[in-house]
Amino acid sequence: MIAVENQAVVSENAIPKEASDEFTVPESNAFGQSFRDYEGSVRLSIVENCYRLHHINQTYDFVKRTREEYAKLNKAEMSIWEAIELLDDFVDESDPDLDEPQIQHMLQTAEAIRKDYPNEDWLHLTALIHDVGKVLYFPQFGSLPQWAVVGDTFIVGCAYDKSIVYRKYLEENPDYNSPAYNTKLGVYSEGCGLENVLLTWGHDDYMYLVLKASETTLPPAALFIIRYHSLHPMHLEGGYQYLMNDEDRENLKWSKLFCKYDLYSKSKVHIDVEKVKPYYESLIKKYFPEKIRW
Ligand SMILES: O[C@H]1[C@H](O)[C@@H](O)[C@H](O)[C@@H](O)[C@H]1O
Ligand SMILES: [Fe+2]
Ligand SMILES: [Fe+2]
Repeated sequence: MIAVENQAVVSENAIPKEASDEFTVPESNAFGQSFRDYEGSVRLSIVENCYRLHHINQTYDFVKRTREEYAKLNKAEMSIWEAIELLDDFVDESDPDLDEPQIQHMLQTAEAIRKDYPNEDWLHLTALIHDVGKVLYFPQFGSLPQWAVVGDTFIVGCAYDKSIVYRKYLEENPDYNSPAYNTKLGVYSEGCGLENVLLTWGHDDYMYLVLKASETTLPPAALFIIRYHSLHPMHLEGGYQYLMNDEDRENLKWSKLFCKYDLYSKSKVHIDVEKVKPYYESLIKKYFPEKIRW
C-alpha cells in the first residue's frame, strides 16, 4: 500500500475488481454515431476549427508562458462546487460526441464510475472534477479561447506523436520545423518521467496545478488521472513510452481505467444535479479545504 500521511490509501498494484456490473462501452454516442469519429461527426466544422486553432497556436513557447502565468493561482478563491456550477454554461467545441453542458458530462462520468467502483470514493470525486479546469474560459479566469482550454493533449518540445487528431494542422505550428523540438526526444531525455514534460495547455494541466497547491488529500493517482486524462496518444495508441518512468507506468493503469468512463459515458440523458449534489459535496468536504486558490 502507498500510504502518505493524511492521504487516501490506494491499493498498489491492484485495480479493485469490485465492478459487478462493469460499464460496457455503448455502440453509439449522443448523436447515434460512432465515438470519436472526427471525420463524420455532426459537429465536424466546430470541432475541426477548434483543433485547427489549437494545433497552430500551441507552441512550446506559448505553453511555457501560459503555464507560468496560471501557476501563480491568483485568479480566484472559491470552492470546488462553485467552480463546477460555472460549467453549467459551457459546451466544449472540441467534442465530437456531446454538446451538453460540461456539468452534465462531469456528473455522467462520476456516476458511471461510481456504479462500477462503489468503494473507491476518491475515484468518484476525481471523475467529478476532472474537467473543472475548463473554467479557464470564463472572464474571472482570463477568458482563454477554447483552443487553449479543451481538446486532446499531446506533448510539446519533442516530435508530435503520429496518432494526434487532425495532425495535418500541426504543419502550420512554428515548432514543426524547429530542430530543437522536432526530434524524438526534443528537449527531454529518455525515461525522464511525465512529470517533467510540457503538455499542450488546457483544462487538464491547469486543474493539476490547482490541485497540487490545494492541500487536497486525494491520492497521487488522482492527480495523475487529472493531468493526463486527455493524452489519448498515450491511452489509446500506447505513445510516449520512451518518456515514462516506473511510477508513470503504474499510474497509467488508473488513467486508462478512467478514460473509458470519461469518453464513453456521454449521453443526452441528464443527471438531476440537486439529487446527487449532497453526495458529491460530502466527498469535496472529505478531500478538500473549503476554499482553494485558482
Ligand atoms: O473533446 C474532448 C474534451 O475536450 C475533453 O475534456 C478532453 O479531455 C478530451 O480529451 C477531448 O477529446
Ligand atoms: Fe477533459
Ligand atoms: Fe471529460
